[in-house]
Amino acid sequence: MGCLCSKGTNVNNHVAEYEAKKETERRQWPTELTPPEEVTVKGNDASRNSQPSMKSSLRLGSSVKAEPVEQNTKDKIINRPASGHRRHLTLDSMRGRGRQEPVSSIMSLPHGAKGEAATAGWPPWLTSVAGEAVKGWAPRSADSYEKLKKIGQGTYSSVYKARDLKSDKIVAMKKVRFVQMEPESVRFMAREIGILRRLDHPNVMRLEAIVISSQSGSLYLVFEYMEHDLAGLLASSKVKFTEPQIKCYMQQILRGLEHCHSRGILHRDIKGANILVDSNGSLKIADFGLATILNPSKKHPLTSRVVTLWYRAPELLLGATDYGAAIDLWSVGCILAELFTGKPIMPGRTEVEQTHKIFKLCGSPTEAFWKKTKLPLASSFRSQRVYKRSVSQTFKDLPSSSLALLEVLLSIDPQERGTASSALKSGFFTSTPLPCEPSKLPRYPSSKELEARIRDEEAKRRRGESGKGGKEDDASKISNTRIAIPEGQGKPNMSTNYHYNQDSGNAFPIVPPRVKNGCAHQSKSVIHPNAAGYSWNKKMNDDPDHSVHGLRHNHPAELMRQGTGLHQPMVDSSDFHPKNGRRGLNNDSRGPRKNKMNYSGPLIPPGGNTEDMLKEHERQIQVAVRKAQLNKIGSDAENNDTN
Ligand SMILES: Nc1ncnc2c1ncn2[C@@H]1O[C@H](COP(=O)(O)OP(=O)(O)OP(=O)(O)O)[C@@H](O)[C@H]1O
Repeated sequence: MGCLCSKGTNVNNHVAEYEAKKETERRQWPTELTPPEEVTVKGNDASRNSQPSMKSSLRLGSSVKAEPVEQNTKDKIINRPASGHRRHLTLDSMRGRGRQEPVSSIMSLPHGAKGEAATAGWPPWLTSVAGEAVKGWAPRSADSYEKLKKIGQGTYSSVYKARDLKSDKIVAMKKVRFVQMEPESVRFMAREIGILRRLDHPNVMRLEAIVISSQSGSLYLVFEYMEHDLAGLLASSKVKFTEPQIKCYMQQILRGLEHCHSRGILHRDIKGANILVDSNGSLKIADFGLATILNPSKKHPLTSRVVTLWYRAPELLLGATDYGAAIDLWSVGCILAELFTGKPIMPGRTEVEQTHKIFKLCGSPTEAFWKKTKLPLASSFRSQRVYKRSVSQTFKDLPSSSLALLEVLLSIDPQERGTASSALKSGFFTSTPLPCEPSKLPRYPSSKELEARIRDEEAKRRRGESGKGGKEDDASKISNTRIAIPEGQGKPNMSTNYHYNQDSGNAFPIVPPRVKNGCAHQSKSVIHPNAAGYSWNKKMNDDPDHSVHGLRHNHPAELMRQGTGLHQPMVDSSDFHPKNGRRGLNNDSRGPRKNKMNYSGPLIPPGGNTEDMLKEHERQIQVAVRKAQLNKIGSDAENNDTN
């Protein structure tokens, strides 16, 4: 099956074709990996033009046309049974069903029977809400793994290195945070499972097993253990990728993405930190927590609050709710340039700034676009200044074949970005030097344990510090001010350390260079944003007045009062996800988040020009930081008084 591309008709044909095949597959292999019903509804309108509002008028930059979607036989879903059976080999000893295989992960069960999931050993809180997600599988028991070390902390998960005691294999166990009693919470956890079960490709992280801990009621997703992620490698001053190595990584990323798109799945959070690499140079796209399934038969608007800010496509920033695979390709373009330059290319701190950076690099949309567009946030982001595209100038040192691909991937018009399949056919991969073999990639020492240790030590240090206070100089006071990292712009648990931004001469709190895995990223004066983790008031979603991009409370003063939180223009609760919606809710299933300065969205009401917006935005940030400073000084003084 070919990839989804931005061309409406291709999307239409291929998604329809995909759905037809899926149906056949379901009939032939009813126990196969069927996404849960609750989950499949999230799709957007893939059957019509993917970005109609952008499409009509955005014709900037790229002159390269998307190639027609190709049939990719290796991705044909008809092949699923074979690979599915690989997963269904085994039997958990505690269940006593099926046939025993030496390397066990997930057990296949007879399908169709009502309550099958319950009899397989899944707890009722799961089967009552998300039976489909685990259908055909049985849980592994937590006893069959030995937890070795915590290696990662995601926004809604903790990841452990563990040993599978049956196979002796080292795995990664992702403990998913959710509330058992909250059906919505369970459903979204199930959504990630459903999506992972649809995928089967060497460059996509494979869900090997699901583990239920009967003691804690926790649920773990088990994956192959990967030593590195691209962001971590890029952050290391010792790592400098050569052109054949970059081509090798890019080829693997695009192959993985081609597979996802061919199965109707948008990843929606492509970034270096979610591109994992093992010690053999094999690369896998991970973290499908924000992914969605495009379902042409059930059209729903999608949320535009997806993808980590630095990697977020312009149509999303402008509020598109009907988008396609092109959003992932934009992120891939950002990664391509980052692999060459060694640092993120558009590190915006806010959506306003991000949009501005994009227009500066990729050219502003035309007058005709602004006139015609119906994108909800277009008027908020319109700049008085017209920027010419400067990709080739900015990246003039890049090899020409990579520049050509970059130009395509960083097209403002999503339709011009082509597809993963067309990118794979670009001259970038056929010109010399050719991509190296994954096995020829250098072996890097694993840094996960080290990073985890640094993180723990940092957390301990901070805990210790919070009791002291009052001794630092001004700059370190700012640096240690315990304002949580703006939601979605870092990992509050991993790094609450802020640096005085000397460069910009203002007291903007910035995270240490790199936040993921506690490893420092090279970019020094920027906040590392995470996917769409902005504060969102659930009421907004419930209230029809606010349901579609109704930025009703977006007046700066109101936003500041609320902690600079932008109410999410979530469009449909079916696309509502813990990762982009639930963060910051009072009833957040992961517990309340205190001391949070929520991330700001566009702080200026629609209509202003970008420069003014940025100035005003900067001013407001400074006010917020000064306020936080004063609070900190106040609480330090209080602490000193009481000590
Ligand atoms: N298979 C794996 N092998 C090794 N490390 C992993 C694996 N999967 C995830 N990790 C590490 O665990 C961390 C968190 O994982 P993941 O990104 O899936 O969680 P998340 O809660 O979705 O995070 P995020 O907040 O970034 O979206 C990552 O930084 C990653 O490096």
